[in-house]
Order: sequence, then C-alpha cells, then structure tokens
Amino acid sequence: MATQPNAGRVGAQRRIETSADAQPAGRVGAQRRIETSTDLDTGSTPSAPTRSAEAGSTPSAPTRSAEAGSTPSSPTRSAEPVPARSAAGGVSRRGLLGLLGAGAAGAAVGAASATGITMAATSAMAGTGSGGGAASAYPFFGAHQAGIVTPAQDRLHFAAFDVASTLDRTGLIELLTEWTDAAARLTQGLEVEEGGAVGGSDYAPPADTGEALGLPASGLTITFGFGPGLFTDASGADRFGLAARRPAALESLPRFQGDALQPERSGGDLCIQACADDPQVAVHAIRNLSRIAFGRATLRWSQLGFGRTSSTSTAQATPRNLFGFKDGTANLKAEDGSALDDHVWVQSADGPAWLAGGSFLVARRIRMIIENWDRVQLGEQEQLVGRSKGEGAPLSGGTEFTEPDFEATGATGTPLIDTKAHVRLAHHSSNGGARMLRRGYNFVDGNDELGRLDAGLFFLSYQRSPEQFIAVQRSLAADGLNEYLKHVGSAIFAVPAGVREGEYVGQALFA
Ligand SMILES: C=CC1=C(C)c2cc3[nH]c(cc4nc(cc5[nH]c(cc1n2)c(C)c5CCC(=O)O)C(CCC(=O)O)=C4C)c(C)c3C=C
Ligand SMILES: [Fe+2]
Repeated sequence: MATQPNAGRVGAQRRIETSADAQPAGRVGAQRRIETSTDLDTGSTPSAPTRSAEAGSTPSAPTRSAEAGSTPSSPTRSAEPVPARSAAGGVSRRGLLGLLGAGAAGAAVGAASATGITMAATSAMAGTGSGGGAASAYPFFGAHQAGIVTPAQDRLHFAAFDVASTLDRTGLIELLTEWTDAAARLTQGLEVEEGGAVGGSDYAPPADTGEALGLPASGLTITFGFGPGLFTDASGADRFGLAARRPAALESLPRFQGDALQPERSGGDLCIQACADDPQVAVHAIRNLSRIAFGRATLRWSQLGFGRTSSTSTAQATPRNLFGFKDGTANLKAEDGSALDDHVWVQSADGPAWLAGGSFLVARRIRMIIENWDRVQLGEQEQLVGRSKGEGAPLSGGTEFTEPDFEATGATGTPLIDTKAHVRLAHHSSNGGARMLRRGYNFVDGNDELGRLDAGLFFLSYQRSPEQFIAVQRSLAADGLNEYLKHVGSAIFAVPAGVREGEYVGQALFA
C-alpha cells in the first residue's frame, strides 16, 4: 500500500500492524470489533466529564436539538488510558456505554425494529428531530447500510474522494477495512480507535482528532458509496480489477437541461455520507475518515447540510426547505417495506450480485436563488410547488397526506395543480412509476459576489436504479421552479449492502 505521510500515520500504522498479525484484510476489523464488544460489556457510564460540557454544546441548537436531549446512559467517546494532564482536563474515565441500557432501550429497539430500524440506545423516536435523539446509537452492521432508511438526522457532512494514482487493489481493500473499523466505532460514540485522542504517545499525533470527546453518538450514521471511477479510471484503466464488476447503470449522469455543473463540486471515486444530530459529530467522522485515507484517497469536494429536507420515517414530522415549503411529505418511508424493495434496494436479479441489498445514490447540489423567490407572491409560490405553503396539502384539496388529484379542475376548467407544478412533474404517475427515497439537506455556504446567499438544497436520493432519478429529473425540465434553481454539483455512487461483523464495507465486490 501507499506510504502513509505524516498526519494519518499513527492511526493507520497501528491498524496495519494489527492486520499484519497474519489476518486476511477482512479479519482485522473482526478481531478489533470483538475487543470492542468486550469493552461494551464491561463499560461503565461515566459521570459527565468536564470536557463534555465544553464540547457538548451544539452551535445554533434550535428547538429540535433541545428535544433530542441526551440520556444519562448515552454512549460517549472514551478517553482511556488518560495521562494525568488529560485527567486534569476532565477526561478521566472511559465514556460509554449506555448501549447496554436496559428496558427503555429494549422498548425503543422493539418499536424501531418493526420499521426495519434498530437503535442500540435509549431515547424515544417520536417527537425528536430525527427520530433517534442525540443519545441514540444506530447499529453499524446490518443487512443494509445505515443512513438510508434511518430516520433522517438533522445534520449532514458529505464527502467525495478521489483515490490516489498510486493506490492498488490491496491498498484499496486496506482502506475500506480501516474505514469500516473506524466507522463501526464512531457510530457507537467511540473514538476512531481505543485511546485514540489522548491515550497515545506524547511523541506522536493522536489517532483521533478529539473534538468529539465527551459527545454522545448523536445518531451518527456513516454510509459508504463507490463512484464510477473506482471501476475504470479516466484513462479507461482497470486499476483495481473491478471493471467487469461495474454495475452497467453506474456511469456519470447525463446532462440535464439547465445544468451548470462545476467539476470541483461533482463526481468522486468514493463517498461517505455522515448524518448526525450534532454537526460536530458528523464533521468529526468525516475529518477522521479523511485522515485515515491520507495518501490513499483525497477529498474532492464536501458539503455540510442542516435542517434535513426529508422525512424517511412516518414517525418524523415533515421539515421545510429554504423555499419555506414542507419537503418530504410524499417521500418513500422506512415503513414502506415492499416499496423499498421495489424502488430503493437493488435486488439479486438486477445484478451485479455484489450490489444486491445496496442502492444507487444520486447527489445534486442545487443552488436556490432565494432572493428572487422571496419576491414571489404566496399564491404563485404555491402554484409552482403544487401544494399549500402552510400545511403542505395538495392544491387539489385535503390535508398534507391526501393524495394529489391531478385531474381536478377549478371553476374555469384549469387544473388545480398546475401543469408545470413541481409535484405533478415529480410524481410517479408522470414518470412511469419511478419513485425514490429523498434524503436531502438545506445548505447555506456564505454568499456570492452579488450579496446573495449561496444557499440551496443538497439533494440526495437513493434508488434501485439511476434510471429512476433520470426519469424524474428529465420530467422536471418543465418545472416552473427552475427559474429559481441552478444545479451546480452532481455525483452518483453505488452503495453496497450492509456490512456483516468481521467483514469490510463492499467486501462482496472484491470476492
Ligand atoms: C429529480 C428529483 C427531484 C429533485 C432534483 C427535486 C428538487 C427539489 N424539490 C423541491 C421541493 C419539493 N419537492 C417535493 C416533492 C418531490 N420532489 C421530488 C423529486 C425531486 N425534487 C419528488 C419525487 C417529490 C414527490 C412528488 C410526489 O410524489 O408527490 C415537494 C412537495 C412535498 C413532498 O412530497 O416532499 C417540495 C416542496 C425543491 C425546492 C427542489 C430543488 C431545490
Ligand atoms: Fe422535489
């Protein structure tokens, strides 16, 4: 594998040394995970460490964060062994582990399991921003990767990577193994490795960057995806011996009308989606995973998001996008079991076999020209969307979850839902039945040179085939909303199925 330059070296080197203990790559994680679960069994719940108070404040935490209160037994990142000076700083005991936590947790898991969601920690689902609450830890291992039908958390950090030109197949497998290992820990509220932040040598950079010490798991999910360039690079070379395994549909999306794509915000060989109820936890995850990849994969582009613009569970209230409209009403939901098989999960018969149980992820950075939108009359805004701004009910009548009636006409015979309305054009009845699971986030990244906010929707959708997104996006060429939108970033990834304990993410691809 490629030489590890400075910053990521310590952690990576340690992990590689472990893997050199005569274990095939996929076993390393297993061995260390077993150690981890032993830790879980013996872990005690610390009294809140001093640093927890310092690091635990969520910047701009609104009402929703307040709802997602932590429980006393919430899993927090451990800081052990702790040198004296660290103890003086207040991080003196193994943080963790409310994963064990008792009856309330059992009840929550039971309720959540019925929807295909399991939570390893306490905290009621209903009434919290994402459904999980700040203290929740979602299992990393499972049939599908977490972060797809998991109730959408409130915060996002998304990263796309280019693999280094020096990376070979073995190095790629090592990277995925190390990412798996780290993600399994981070999602449980642990440091990237045991004693990673302050328990290592005084003479080496810590393996964990430390900004999440004392913070609970915060519902963190980490979801990995593989871009087209992983299968064949720009020159057409099959560097990793994967070309024959590329899903036929995994290729750059076609150009759509109005696209103003920026290469520096598009594409990527690998991606990581980190969602959490605390932005610091999501950022810590991406930062540390990027660091692990040092010298093997470089960050190509990344995106922060807030205020999820979708609901992925019926237990969640529908949030609003930056146009002020409820977004996610008609989304596919975790509870739609057979619809998920029909529209989200790649089925065995679809091929390739390694992707069964996975999905295709489309990411679009959509700039919303909100200053212009804010000058549009309320009635016109509603016509453009096809729903009322207050309740989110279709303009054909009813309440938020009433099915729109696209045939309904008013007194003058004109359709109540305009022919150019977004929901008409996006609806599956306009697109040969194509549906998708949307999981986007709002973003505001400063402002442009004209003093307009660089704001919009970071659109994320999961679908069984990219054709579903393509069909809907083509239909949206006639969307009246387009006057206020500009698509500036685009990427597509194949998201492998969930990871089994002892394996690394995407292992079936290399089998
Ligand atoms: C190609 C897929 C889609 C893109 C891109 C997209 C962008 C986008 N959407 C909104 C706001 C709303 N979208 C709503 C519904 C909706 N949108 C899509 C797809 C894309 N949207 C679908 C499939 C649907 C559901 C249609 C249906 O079945 O009724 C809504 C209504 C509420 C809801 O159901 O979620 C809003 C509002 C914006 C602002 C935007 C680009 C920035
Ligand atoms: Fe939409």
